[in-house]
Amino acid sequence: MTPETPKVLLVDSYDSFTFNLAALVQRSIPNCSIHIVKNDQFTIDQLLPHLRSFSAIIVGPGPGSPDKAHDIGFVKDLWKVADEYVVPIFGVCLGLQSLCVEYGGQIKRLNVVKHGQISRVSHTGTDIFAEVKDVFAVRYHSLHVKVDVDGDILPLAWTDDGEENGLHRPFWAVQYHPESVRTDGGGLEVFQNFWRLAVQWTSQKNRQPKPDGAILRKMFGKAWPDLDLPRHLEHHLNRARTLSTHTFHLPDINVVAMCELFGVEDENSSFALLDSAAQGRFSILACLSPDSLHISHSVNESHLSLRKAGTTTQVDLKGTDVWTWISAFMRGQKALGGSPDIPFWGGLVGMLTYEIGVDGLQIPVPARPNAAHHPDINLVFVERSVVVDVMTKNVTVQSLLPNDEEWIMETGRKLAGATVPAAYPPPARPLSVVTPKKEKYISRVNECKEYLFSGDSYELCLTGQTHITTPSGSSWNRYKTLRSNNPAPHSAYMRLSPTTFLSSSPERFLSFSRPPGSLCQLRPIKGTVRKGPGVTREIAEELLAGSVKEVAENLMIVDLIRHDLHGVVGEDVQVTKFCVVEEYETVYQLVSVIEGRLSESSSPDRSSESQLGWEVLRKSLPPGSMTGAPKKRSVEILQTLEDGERMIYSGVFGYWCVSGGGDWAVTIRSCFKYDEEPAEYRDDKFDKWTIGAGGAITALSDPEAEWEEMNTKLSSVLRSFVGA
Ligand SMILES: C=C(O[C@@H]1C=C(C(=O)O)C=C[C@H]1O)C(=O)O
Ligand SMILES: NC(=O)CC[C@H](N)C(=O)O
Repeated sequence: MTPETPKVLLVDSYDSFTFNLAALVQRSIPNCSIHIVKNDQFTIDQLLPHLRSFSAIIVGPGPGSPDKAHDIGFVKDLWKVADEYVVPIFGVCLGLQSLCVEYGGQIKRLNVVKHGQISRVSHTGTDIFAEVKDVFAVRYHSLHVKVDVDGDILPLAWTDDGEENGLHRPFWAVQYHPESVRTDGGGLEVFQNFWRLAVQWTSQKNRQPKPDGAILRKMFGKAWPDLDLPRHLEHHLNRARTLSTHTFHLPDINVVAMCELFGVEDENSSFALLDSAAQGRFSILACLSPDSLHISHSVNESHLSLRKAGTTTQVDLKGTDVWTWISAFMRGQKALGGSPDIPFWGGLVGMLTYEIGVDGLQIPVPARPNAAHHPDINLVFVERSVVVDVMTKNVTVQSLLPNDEEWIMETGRKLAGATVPAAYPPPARPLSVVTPKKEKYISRVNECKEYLFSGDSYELCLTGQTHITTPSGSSWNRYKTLRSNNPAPHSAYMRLSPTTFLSSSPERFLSFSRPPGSLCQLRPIKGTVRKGPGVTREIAEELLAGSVKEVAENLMIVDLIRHDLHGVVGEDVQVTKFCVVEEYETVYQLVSVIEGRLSESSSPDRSSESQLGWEVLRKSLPPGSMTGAPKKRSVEILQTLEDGERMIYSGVFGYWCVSGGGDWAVTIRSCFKYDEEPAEYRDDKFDKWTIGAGGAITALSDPEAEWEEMNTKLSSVLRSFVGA
């Protein structure tokens, strides 16, 4: 007999698809509750007394090899427990390999690795494949266990391992990924069969699991998904603020001229523009003053810095973390009264580095001597703003400050004159440009491929940095050049001391609509073709959407991002667009869209829903498209291959609105500089800019082509320094 709410233990081997598996298990096993543990969280001895509380164990995929203790953790011991502890187990990929290795199988490297590619699976139609029709399965493995294979047929172990060993144990496993969004026919169907067989085995053996909820919670934590959003530091709660707003129709408004009207040319002031220079709908200008609150923090610090009116105070985080602090701060800034059609009413605007995401993965970030000068979180709280609808030319002026109507009307009148940007001299040419070296880059691509062949990663986003020294000059003029050379939906100009940042990014990372019913949308780009003579849209479609390599590259990140989103919102995650070709100024790109929201059935405290987007952001950094998969292992590998930190590049920038909505872009096709470099470089006469560029390396990568691709991306920004 099946227990009322079966408990399932899901073992995570540090993969980036584990929550996808959890969502599949949830759909396959009615009313189950799933506890997720890392494969090194316990020893088998610690686990043994609790195993029989579970109705089933799912052993997930992961990087590395089943015969390496560091990669496989306690999983290897699960298969050999004494009879009385046996529980039905389903293994996926690394899980299958471990099962086979423990029963004498030999682990080998595949000759041809097919990460993110689909294979047709032949099966007997019995056992976990009973009633299953055609199976098209996504594969993510470099290793395999010796199984007789016929030509193109995927090696597949689905039998009760007991048959081979005479142990009659209820263990099943597949080498492919049943939870991938592109696996067809071998996901839900196979898991439902597994559950049916598991229930049968349990009742034949008369082994009704008797879980003790309290003990399980204590040992394994809350069941997935844990939908409780942070509600700490309640003392920040205030009454909602009221937004004052007025919309002016200004048919001749020019965003660049508007910034100039607001004093952008004064390089000593803070400034922030989120600019839909192409394709986007809204451009957002933060109207900052010396009183605006700047929030900054560096990883490895136990405080954050608040800067306002020329004074900096340090806030001791007292054991909480910076994300939670900011979350609580924003709960206190809640505002009402803005227009539902305007995405931003005021709130936090700024940048987060790649390293803040690395830190979130619990990977050490080396200490920096000049941490305060390279903040990982650099945000400003915007109380006055102008939002230009670039389609309708409606310009909304808004303020969170009390009694600010006069400023709003006065600003509206002034903006009517913001029609012609100032003429400007071409920005000074660089004194030096140091780009990545071809030989080194290519040898790193090959090193990446070795990690892909050894099973440590499925995809690695390798990047390099270009350092440019120019005579010091107007960063705004530099932005104007970039904006006209490479207009992009996520263009931006930000001067939040010590960081100056110019963007022409095409890639949205995460947007979240304002609650209730907050919808989170991620739009990873993976797959790039340079525009050039003869490269029509049709040809680009063929080269991208028609390419096994490019689609696989994109799919791997889609699956990774589904996992990130499932990790926070639970079951309700959909891929609403898969591998669509989009056109930008210098490149065509392959884009997918993944959306998720809190499930209808879940009943979290909805008053916390305004924190949902921030929580997704926190749990999903660094952006999967900039790391590869599985994320943690890939980031660790990249740390050993690249020269130092990525900093602003590969992080995100954008806003979190006081209404609970937000929009964050991936920091690519951009450049940045810091006010103060380490003393040995400091010199007021020069500006030192950095541009990052890279691309995803897969088993199918051609090193020369990867070098070209990195250069295509680099030149979309570099040509604003050195000319076309
Ligand atoms: C790494 C960069 O871009 C990333 C890699 C892409 C790719 O490999 O096709 C595409 C978009 C970005 O996610 C970059 O622009 O520097
Ligand atoms: N997806 C997986 O579990 C991969 C398993 C193993 N690391 C391999 O590459 O074969």
